[in-house]
Amino acid sequence: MATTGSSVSGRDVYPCQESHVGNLACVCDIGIQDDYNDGNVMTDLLSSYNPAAPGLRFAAALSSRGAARSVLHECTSLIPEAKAVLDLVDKCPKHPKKGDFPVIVIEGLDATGKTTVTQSVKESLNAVLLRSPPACISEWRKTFDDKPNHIRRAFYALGNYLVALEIAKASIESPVIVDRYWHSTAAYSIATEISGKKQNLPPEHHEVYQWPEDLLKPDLVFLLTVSPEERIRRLQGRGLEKTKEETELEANSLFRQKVEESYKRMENPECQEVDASPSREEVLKTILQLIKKHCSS
Ligand SMILES: Nc1ncnc2c1ncn2[C@@H]1O[C@H](COP(=O)(O)OP(=O)(O)OP(=O)(O)O)[C@@H](O)[C@H]1O
Ligand SMILES: Nc1ccn([C@H]2C[C@H](O)[C@@H](COP(=O)(O)O)O2)c(=O)n1
Repeated sequence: MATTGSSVSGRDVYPCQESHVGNLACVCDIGIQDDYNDGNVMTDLLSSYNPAAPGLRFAAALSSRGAARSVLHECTSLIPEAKAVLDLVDKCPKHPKKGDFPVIVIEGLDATGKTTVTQSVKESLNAVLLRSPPACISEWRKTFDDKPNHIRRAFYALGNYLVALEIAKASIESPVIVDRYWHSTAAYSIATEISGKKQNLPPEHHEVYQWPEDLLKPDLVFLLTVSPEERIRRLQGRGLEKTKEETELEANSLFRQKVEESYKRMENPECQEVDASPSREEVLKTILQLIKKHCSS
């Protein structure tokens, strides 16, 4: 359960035009050399502009390791942590393969019960529990959470490629359960970039809802959903002191609607929605049944 940065601290509240903030704005203004893919990310960004989804430039452009890498590469002189992340990413093989055991991802807004479910599934299936972003980069999370959106999302995108390697290794030996993965990066990124209401989201089947071709795919992805009222009850029940930002997050229902709707539009693999409002035991039972059904077919 995260208590700093990101959604709990409420930074996701500000659906931002923050890519024009401070010195770092230059990263998107000057064009980003994609030395990893021998391409130019700025060209990709512009060509990813879609009249059906005006305002959406960065989410689409972060959908490969090379593109996300080049965003951080451009920041290394201003953000030393970017170099540290890149060093780890560059040590990873590019296409790690999944083992024979099932890989299950749990997604959802904060306080929908992901930590609770992943812990229980781990115990029930004797699975390995992993998280994105992984522990090896979590000390830099706060730094990136304070940066313009495209830099922040590039950090999370690369975190997914680091987790992919952990998944590949673990799934040779046992089932793997993952607390957030690519769908979170994409859904929060889209919801942050698209201003206004849910209807402004890119249309269904848009490229931003597609899984990146170069990222290890899970077998199953569950999207936990609860009503906004129940989610607030759970946030409060966690007993954390409610910050001003958290209060704003609670108030920002448009943002949450856009995140959840983006999750629902994800494809290949899609998110299977699970109503997480029943008791912990009931939710676990439902998820175990779905895993059994999928994995025995
Ligand atoms: N089925 C449930 N019924 C009632 N309370 C629940 C249920 N599942 C989880 N909770 C409680 O709701 C709160 C939030 O749950 P949890 O921390 O698992 O959510 P989360 O999705 O991991 O949140 P975050 O993304 O912010 O880390 C916790 O206090 C937890 O005990
Ligand atoms: N793979 C991931 C994991 C997390 N994020 C972002 C999305 C939210 O901004 C925030 C939520 O994390 P939590 O508070 O639940 O730890 O982190 C992401 O983009 N990609």
